[in-house]
Amino acid sequence: MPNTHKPYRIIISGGGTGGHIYPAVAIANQIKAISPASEILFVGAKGRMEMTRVPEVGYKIVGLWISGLQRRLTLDNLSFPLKVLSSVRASHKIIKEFKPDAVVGVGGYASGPLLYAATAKGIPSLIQEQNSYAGITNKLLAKRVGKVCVAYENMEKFFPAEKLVLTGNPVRQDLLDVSEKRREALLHFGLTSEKKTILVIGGSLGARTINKSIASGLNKFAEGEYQLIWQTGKAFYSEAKELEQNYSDNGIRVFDFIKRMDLAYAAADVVVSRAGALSISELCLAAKPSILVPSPNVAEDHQTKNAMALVQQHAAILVRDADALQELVPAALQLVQDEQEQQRLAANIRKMARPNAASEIVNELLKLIK
Ligand SMILES: CC(=O)N[C@H]1[C@@H](OP(=O)(O)OP(=O)(O)OC[C@H]2O[C@@H](n3ccc(=O)[nH]c3=O)[C@H](O)[C@@H]2O)O[C@H](CO)[C@@H](O)[C@@H]1O
Repeated sequence: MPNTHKPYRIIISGGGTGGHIYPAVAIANQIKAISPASEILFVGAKGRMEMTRVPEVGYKIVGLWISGLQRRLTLDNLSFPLKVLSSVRASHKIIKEFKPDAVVGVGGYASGPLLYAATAKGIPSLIQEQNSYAGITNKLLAKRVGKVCVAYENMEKFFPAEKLVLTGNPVRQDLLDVSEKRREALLHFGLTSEKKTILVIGGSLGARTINKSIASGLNKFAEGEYQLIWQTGKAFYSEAKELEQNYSDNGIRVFDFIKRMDLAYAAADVVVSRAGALSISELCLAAKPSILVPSPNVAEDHQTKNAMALVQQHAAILVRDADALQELVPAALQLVQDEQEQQRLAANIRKMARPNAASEIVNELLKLIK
């Protein structure tokens, strides 16, 4: 089909963790797919993960001097009003120079000042909210933007009903077809097709309880002849690397961060994961039998809600964070040995995938521009 789209100039703002950054990347990729000459600029927060992860995937990013307001009284909070003023001023300058046709906010600190400045100038704007519980930045800005694209039902309690569109979370395109990449994936990680593989991911920052639980049962995986791709985050990386020395011949692979998540999912027979919104959306698309360990340290316990939406459909297994040290390794070993249960879970989780989310969101954005 001929490409009939004109080139657009789009700013995508937000970040902080992978759960905000990668939906932003998926939206950018979709804009480029339908209109390759479009120009996309990311706006993030200085010092946060997006400042390295976004250039890695080929997009330009500028950083604002902004952070969150801490709930405790801290010295950092004193500079907060100054940061807000300075980043709103910087946002106005970015908008004046880049002249966007539209702006997207994906949540996280930087989307606040940027969307505030864009909407003050009447530039078409859209929010993408990943979770079943809305973040404060998105709640405050929803009144000012044209559309709010969400991934869960019943979001009227946070956002004006007439602006809501239920699209699902946008997922990077290379995660859409992981079933075809198994051979490449095993080669990439230096693993064999003779053994079953368990992927352990703790969200974009790693998860302490999951790491501690896996570390305590590492010998059981190795003795049971199972391979492990284990993403630890930065804090636990060196400890896990030391443990890996004992087993590396047995197929234990440790990473602080995995850049090729498509290959990690492709290699996996079973996944152990936190229940961040994007991880869940990706597991649905990859249709992987999964054990979810929701983080207890997030607003309104939203990861448990994310997980329960699947568990209630028998589309994933839940292990609570408080039970993980005792239950996680036995649950993973049981699932990896039970192919029938893997098939049941895979069939159910597949039904919950939303492969068109990115294109539906970009369609909404283009309608706002017109
Ligand atoms: C502790 C915390 O605040 N967690 C929140 C954060 O999670 P977090 O940033 O962990 O986000 P998600 O689990 O939603 O998504 C993680 C993203 O990072 C990618 N990834 C992860 C690990 C890795 O090694 N490589 C990699 O590329 C995943 O493929 C995925 O795209 O944002 C989510 C979406 O707003 C929320 O639901 C989570 O509750």
